[in-house]
Amino acid sequence: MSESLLELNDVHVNFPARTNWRGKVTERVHALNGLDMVVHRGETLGIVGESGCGKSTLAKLLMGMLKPTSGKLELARSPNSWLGRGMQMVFQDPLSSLDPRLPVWRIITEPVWIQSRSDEKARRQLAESLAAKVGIRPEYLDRPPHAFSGGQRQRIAIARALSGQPDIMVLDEPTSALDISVQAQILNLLVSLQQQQNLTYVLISHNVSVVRHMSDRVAVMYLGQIVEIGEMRQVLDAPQHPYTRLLMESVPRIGAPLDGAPSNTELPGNRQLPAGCYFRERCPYATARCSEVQPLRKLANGHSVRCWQAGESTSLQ
Ligand SMILES: Nc1ncnc2c1ncn2[C@@H]1O[C@H](COP(=O)(O)OP(=O)(O)OP(=O)(O)O)[C@@H](O)[C@H]1O
Repeated sequence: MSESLLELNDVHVNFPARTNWRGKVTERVHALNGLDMVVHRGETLGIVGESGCGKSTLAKLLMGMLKPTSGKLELARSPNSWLGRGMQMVFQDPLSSLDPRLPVWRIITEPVWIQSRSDEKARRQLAESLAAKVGIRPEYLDRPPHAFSGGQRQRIAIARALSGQPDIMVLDEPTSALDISVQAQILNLLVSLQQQQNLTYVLISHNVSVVRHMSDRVAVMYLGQIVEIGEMRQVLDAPQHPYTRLLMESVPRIGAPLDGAPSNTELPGNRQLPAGCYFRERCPYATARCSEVQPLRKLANGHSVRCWQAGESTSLQ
């Protein structure tokens, strides 16, 4: 097993949703509800789940933009360092994530400049070498971001993330704002950069095809928990959790990948969490036990599923 780089243990994040006339919080949104997860060096961990399951909250947490309400989150290598410093993020929409007033060479080197205030000449040289890595010509580096196409802008965003020499790159829907023809180029670029530099990615996506293409392991989120995590093929080709099965059944077999939720019902409210398994009201296999105790079951080879019946030969047929 490769080195673990980041560990989340029983992480909860909730937000105030309602206050009374005295300003006291009377209701909370429970966005993450006991998240356990390890990220290994050099891997891509894909995170899938429908809208509202907590993917963006997880991304913000990793970036140090949010603190856990409870639970522990640490970079294994440097447990005392501020988590956000070791992270860089590539956002869905490259244009809104790049400062429109700056020439691209400055944008690319922003993270390194923030960290070390390197001199202009060194900064320019670094921008040129990073631009070459991501396929942007050095003679274009004085242009502002809007002079580039969507795919080129995402290349710039990737170069910027690389300049911070992150322990982990968080890729938040990195291709969903791009034309189909460009999506594969960006994904392939990310894969080849990872191979060259042993990068570690946490890839957040609605798109199961993108996750399949990129990921070594996959985590499936439901109502702020990871309900299934394991090797990509284990999770996507032989899912054990009924929710993962539902998610996989709703991916069209031919043509465009899923961009949405499984069709049977909606995510339950996250202001009042149900007792027992959060999925039980949607689950065709739920038993009395499921309404009493939160399931957590480990299966073989690091495949872990939050379902009492997972792995039982008679169940989930
Ligand atoms: N700052 C906030 N204040 C209150 N509620 C919040 C806040 N941020 C997120 N939430 C709530 O937390 C839950 C999880 O939100 P989050 O944005 O993490 O989901 P998501 O899986 O990323 O969804 P999407 O794919 O639509 O972006 C949602 O119910 C959301 O409304």
